[in-house]
Amino acid sequence: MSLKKRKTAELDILDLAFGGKGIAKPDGFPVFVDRTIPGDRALVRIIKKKKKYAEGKLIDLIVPSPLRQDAPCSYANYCGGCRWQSLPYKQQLRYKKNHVKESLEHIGLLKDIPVKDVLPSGNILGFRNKMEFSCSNRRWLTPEELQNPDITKDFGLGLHVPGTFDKVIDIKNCLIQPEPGNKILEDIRCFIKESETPAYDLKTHEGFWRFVMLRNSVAYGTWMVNIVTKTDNNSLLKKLADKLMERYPMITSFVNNVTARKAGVATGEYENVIAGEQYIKEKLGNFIFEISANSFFQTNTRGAETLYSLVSHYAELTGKENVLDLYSGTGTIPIWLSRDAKEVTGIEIVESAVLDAKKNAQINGVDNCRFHVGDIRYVLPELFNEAGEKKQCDVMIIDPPRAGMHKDVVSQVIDLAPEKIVYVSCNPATLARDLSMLATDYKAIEVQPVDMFPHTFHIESVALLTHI
Ligand SMILES: C[S@@+](CC[C@H](N)C(=O)[O-])C[C@H]1O[C@@H](n2cnc3c(N)ncnc32)[C@H](O)[C@@H]1O
Repeated sequence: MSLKKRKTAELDILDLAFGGKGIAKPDGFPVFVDRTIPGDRALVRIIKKKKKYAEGKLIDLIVPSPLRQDAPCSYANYCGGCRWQSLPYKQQLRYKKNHVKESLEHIGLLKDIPVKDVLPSGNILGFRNKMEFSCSNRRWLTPEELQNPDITKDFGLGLHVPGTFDKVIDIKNCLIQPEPGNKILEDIRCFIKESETPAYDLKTHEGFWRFVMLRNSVAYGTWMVNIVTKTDNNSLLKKLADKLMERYPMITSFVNNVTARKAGVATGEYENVIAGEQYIKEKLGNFIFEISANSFFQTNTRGAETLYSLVSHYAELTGKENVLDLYSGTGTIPIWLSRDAKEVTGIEIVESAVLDAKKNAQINGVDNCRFHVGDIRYVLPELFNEAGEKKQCDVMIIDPPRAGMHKDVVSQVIDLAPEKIVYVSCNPATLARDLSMLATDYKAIEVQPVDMFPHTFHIESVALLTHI
């Protein structure tokens, strides 16, 4: 079949690619098509054609896959968030396991590592403890909304159309956040519209309202509202805080992050506490954590407990070990392991997360955790070669961001030679690459995927490695 850009073709979707798109292979040539699933016969417009692959846009489903189910969310066809909603959850888990397996085999050339069945998320709706919504003065209208002449395009608060930086869908009901998240969001939307203060324009970089971040605590049922703006306006935000906190007594923290940076990230250059606390409290197992607006915290609270229990199971601590936790965030893993280890040292680049980690250790009466701030690449050699004398590390936990480990850090880990490594990964591709680099000195015993992100292609994995 000859595929031409801008022309349409009828394609059979055979598999799902990492990244979540369906793959068709007419005459063996891969074509990636968003929002399709295996078993679909689809009318597709070719939007990109390269030497080795093409990308297509779904125009129509000619024969829907027998696997298809009705997506629970009305924005499923447009929003970039949960693209696998039409695939039943059991099937999602099957494809996630395959992605981990195939990444290890094809990227890491690691053929014999056993990959276990994915541990599912307890809840598949209402499971997210943090959502970030964008404000825009150019709302993108869905085809259904276009039929309604009363809907205007001047303001939208919601999530982006995938692949766009300025098209925001006005989200009234996001099913992956628990209630009253959507009610709070709606009240903020009304307040912003009535305030007559402009939303930030992503093209001209003018305007005030930038992002709304809502965080919730599963254990305490409390909420944090974080409004990200371009400039200060404490009196306006105080009015919003008073209104919301009167209506929703479960809001215990209302903060304002201020940033004039052009980059579309919801982190402020500084933070104003408008009302209540600067942090929200959450419980994992028996430990309490105070989390500030800009600190990393796993977004699926129950999933995090499953993940950390698994880390603990693989680490098999007896109380005598010196444990090193690389990429320690707000100190959740060190604190979780503290009762079973002699000492746990965490290293993390974000200063506010390290401050949270130290405070969290204190709150929980944990006195055998040390936290260091800085880039691991530079902190690790300093810390473990003090006065030319190598400190001991028996068990190492590694939980890097999506990009995985810097190759210098891989060498430093090999040099430190812990007996056991528990590697936690949110990206099968970099997991495969890093395990392959560590393979000179470490045998991967098994990989256990854990699902923290239902309806997306994302998957967390925990690998157990032992020194050869
Ligand atoms: C996937 S998170 C893991 C956090 C923690 N283990 C948890 O479960 O909450 C990765 C963390 O690595 C930190 N990080 C990213 N690059 C880093 C670097 N070069 N050095 C130290 N920490 C880094 C991030 O700030 C983030 O907190």
